[in-house]
Amino acid sequence: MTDTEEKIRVFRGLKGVYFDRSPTTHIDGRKGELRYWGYSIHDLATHSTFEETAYLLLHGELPSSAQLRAFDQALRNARSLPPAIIEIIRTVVDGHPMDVLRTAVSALAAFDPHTSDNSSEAVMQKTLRLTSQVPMIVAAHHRIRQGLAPIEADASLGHAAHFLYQLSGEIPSEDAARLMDLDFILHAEHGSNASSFTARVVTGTDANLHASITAAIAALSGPAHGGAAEDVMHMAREIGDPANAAEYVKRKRANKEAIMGFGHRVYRAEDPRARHLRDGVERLSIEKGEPHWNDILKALVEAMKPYSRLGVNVNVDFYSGVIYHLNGIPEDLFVPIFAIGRVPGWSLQIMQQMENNILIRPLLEYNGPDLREYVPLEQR
Ligand SMILES: CC(=O)SCCNC(=O)CCNC(=O)[C@H](O)C(C)(C)COP(=O)(O)OP(=O)(O)OC[C@H]1O[C@@H](n2cnc3c(N)ncnc32)[C@H](O)[C@@H]1OP(=O)(O)O
Ligand SMILES: O=C([O-])CC(=O)C(=O)O
Repeated sequence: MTDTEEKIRVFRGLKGVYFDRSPTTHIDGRKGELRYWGYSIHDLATHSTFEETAYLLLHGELPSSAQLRAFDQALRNARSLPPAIIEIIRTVVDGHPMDVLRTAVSALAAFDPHTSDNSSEAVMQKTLRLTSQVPMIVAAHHRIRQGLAPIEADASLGHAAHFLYQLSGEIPSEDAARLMDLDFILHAEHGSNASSFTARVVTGTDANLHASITAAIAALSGPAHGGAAEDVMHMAREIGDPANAAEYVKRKRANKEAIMGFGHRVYRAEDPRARHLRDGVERLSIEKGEPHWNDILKALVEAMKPYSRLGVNVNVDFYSGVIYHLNGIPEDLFVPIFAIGRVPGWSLQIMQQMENNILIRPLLEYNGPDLREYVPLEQR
């Protein structure tokens, strides 16, 4: 091999490629482990709240009581949307909630006092604001599209309860709020997933936080990433009866189609977040008198057993959709709910990218034609 014939290895989809270092999120795909700053996702799911987990992600340590109170208060104080954003939501009201969310977050850049300030203090302030504003956008859009007025913010409620309140106008039960809170914790951060990587790529050009999060929302919307929860619900509906699950899997796989809610770029064992949501589906489907949803999901897991042996297992999105459905949340809000939980994770990734910024610009191996002679238009 000569110097000019240097061997090029192409890693399509950047599979298995480390592009930087981060001290935050440890994922062991073989063992099915996930930790934020050393804390197991199981401990956080069992003992923490979204507010506390968001603080941990953004500061690297669990907060003291005083720190948590101040952080929580700052989130509550940030519950406000400029009237022009409500007008923009009205203008695009018929769009998918993810498209509306992306548009509204992009537009918020025009109203934030520190949009182009990439100092760490300003980025933290903008993160707090967006953490509170993203659920407000999702809820306001849902109200407006039903011909209802958005609900005024209520500083007496925690993050998850406040979202559910603004969505329905009713104070949620403690159980419903806790399940939403758990869902936000489980979705808060996941390393260099496609949307966080997108946010880093945008940040790599020294763009601002709103630009990076707008791009992250776009990346999350696809069915191979956050959009899967919505598609799992469509799939469960199409299957209709547990007895049809095996046939469904056989048919899809014969067409080489993916079964939604299964598979992951990193996990070969079961996604550790899934178990907490599985418990929620089991409990809620009995409570709500709709056990068939749980039965359909269980039948799908059974039908996918041969793939499980190959490392294709349930991911976080497999159970979340049915939980939302059982709580009366429409399917097109499933991905926006993922986005609400992910704001701290995106922001953290953006902050870490900014700390030691570098343009992210990989190469594409050229495999097109050799040099060709340009033929003038009249001679073609
Ligand atoms: C929050 C999240 O983003 S989690 C992911 C949510 N997305 C989904 O649930 C959508 C369904 N899943 C998928 O499309 C894929 O599993 C992805 C996109 C998530 C990951 O894709 P990749 O990392 O490219 O998986 P990869 O192609 O390496 O899969 C390895 C093998 O498992 C198979 N496989 C992967 N996922 C699935 C699936 N959902 N159903 C059936 N088979 C699957 C692949 O076909 C492949 O088999 P092959 O080697 O014979 O072609
Ligand atoms: O890590 C990934 O590739 C996708 C994922 O599970 C997430 O973003 O939560």
